[in-house]
Amino acid sequence: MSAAEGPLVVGVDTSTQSTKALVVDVATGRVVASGQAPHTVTSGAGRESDPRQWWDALTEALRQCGQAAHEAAAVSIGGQQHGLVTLDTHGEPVRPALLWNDVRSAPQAHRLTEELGGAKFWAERTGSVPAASFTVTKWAWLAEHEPEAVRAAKAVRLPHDYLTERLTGQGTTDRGDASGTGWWASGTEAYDEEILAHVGLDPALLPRVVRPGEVAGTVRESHDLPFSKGTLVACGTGDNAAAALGLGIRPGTPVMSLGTSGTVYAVSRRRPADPTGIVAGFADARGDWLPLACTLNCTLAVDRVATLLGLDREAVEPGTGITLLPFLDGERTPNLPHASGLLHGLRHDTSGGQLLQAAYDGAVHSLLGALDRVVDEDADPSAPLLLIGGGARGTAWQQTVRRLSGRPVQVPEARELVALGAAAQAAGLLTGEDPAAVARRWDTAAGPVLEAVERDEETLARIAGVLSDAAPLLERGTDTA
Ligand SMILES: Nc1ncnc2c1ncn2[C@@H]1O[C@H](COP(=O)(O)OP(=O)(O)O)[C@@H](O)[C@H]1O
Ligand SMILES: O=C(CO)[C@@H](O)[C@H](O)COP(=O)(O)O
Repeated sequence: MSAAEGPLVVGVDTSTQSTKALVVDVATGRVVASGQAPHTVTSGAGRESDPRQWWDALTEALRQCGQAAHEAAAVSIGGQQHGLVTLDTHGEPVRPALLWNDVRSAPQAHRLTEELGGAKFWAERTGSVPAASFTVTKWAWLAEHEPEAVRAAKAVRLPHDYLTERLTGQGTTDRGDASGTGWWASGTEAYDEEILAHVGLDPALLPRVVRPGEVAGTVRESHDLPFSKGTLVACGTGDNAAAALGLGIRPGTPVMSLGTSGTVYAVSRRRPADPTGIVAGFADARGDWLPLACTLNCTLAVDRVATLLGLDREAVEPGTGITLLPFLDGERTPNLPHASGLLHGLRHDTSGGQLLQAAYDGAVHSLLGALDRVVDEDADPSAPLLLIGGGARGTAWQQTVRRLSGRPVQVPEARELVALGAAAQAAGLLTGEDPAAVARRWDTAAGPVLEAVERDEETLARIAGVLSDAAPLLERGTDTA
């Protein structure tokens, strides 16, 4: 491999299932080294991870990057959104982090929405109506169920803040990730004291919100990573905002990410405020907005169906009349936190491959239902949908999105767009460039475009019909949910 042309930066994606690190050449965008290490997430009623595992995984991912990581001039960390990290006076976790896909705080989400002026108030104030994913609902859940943990918490962080702070020794976050807490007011771009007081959270426990382009700190001495003391650390951001940076998207370009979560989003110049709660009105990592819809059941749910059927994930067969709503983890879009998976239309001649295809259809239907709401009204409806995340590598995912969206689908060749976005943010600190412009210079969105095919309206209508007819079942859930 030839020598790097420019300085090197490290971009990190600490997502739900693993932490990935890339060492990137600032001049060309070439990935000169990469590493990845897994985390564990609890199963059962909740979804929790020990933040110290994220640090260990970061250490391991950087070790896999070898010498290149030692040469990095700047680093930035993108991470799974919303997770509640509570730290004691020594900066140690008080308890495991409550993750974005933990639906135990659904009653708190409902209660907080009602107590503070309803869905319209929340949408206008914070950009989003809080679902169980939002950090504020997790803090309320903790206060109710583990008040001793709340009393012991001397700092409250998001996953990417936790790792950034261990690098710099400074408690920082950014507007992108702060906008997913439920206690950051999108109109004033500041912590919302009324909401914080309502949930009994002292603002002094929260990190400083670093402005886009501002340095979060420098690497301190006491750590076991390959960076030299004084290496620049960018503010980082939530994983979806990082991927938006990593693709260098402009308003009007829709993105669908297929990973542990499914997301659809676009950059917008207008501050979102959707009182239906379907669209979360996130800030992006630059100064614009990132209206986004998110599902809890995406690649893991479909892979689980494939495993249950004893099939490879690509072994799909076309079928008619079978509907599978893959809500194995409850669901956020549509907002059915207590739902479980539901199958309708099973016949003697239904094949396993048809059932598997129905799981893909169900997962993609939920995301496409929100697509038109996240893209500005004046956006070109024939613009390709950018497909990213682990699932974007799968043919069955690509073809399902193509058939159910009726749009051209572009699959970037670059794989780790969250880590690349973080790398672009780190590069921006060194060069003074806008990170999105860095990503465009690196041509990160380049990849084959699958032409549009006629939209499969029949399947979309059938799934919508089952969703509507099964509403009482889906709202009630099961005893074990
Ligand atoms: N070739 C592939 N085809 C389909 N799905 C894939 C493929 N490779 C990985 N995946 C899926 O990608 C998921 C991980 O995606 P990723 O975006 O890394 O998730 P996350 O960021 O949430 O940890 C896995 O759950 C796996 O099912
Ligand atoms: O909750 C959301 C967005 O609101 C999720 O998108 C999380 O940010 C988790 O991301 P992945 O681990 O699936 O990338």
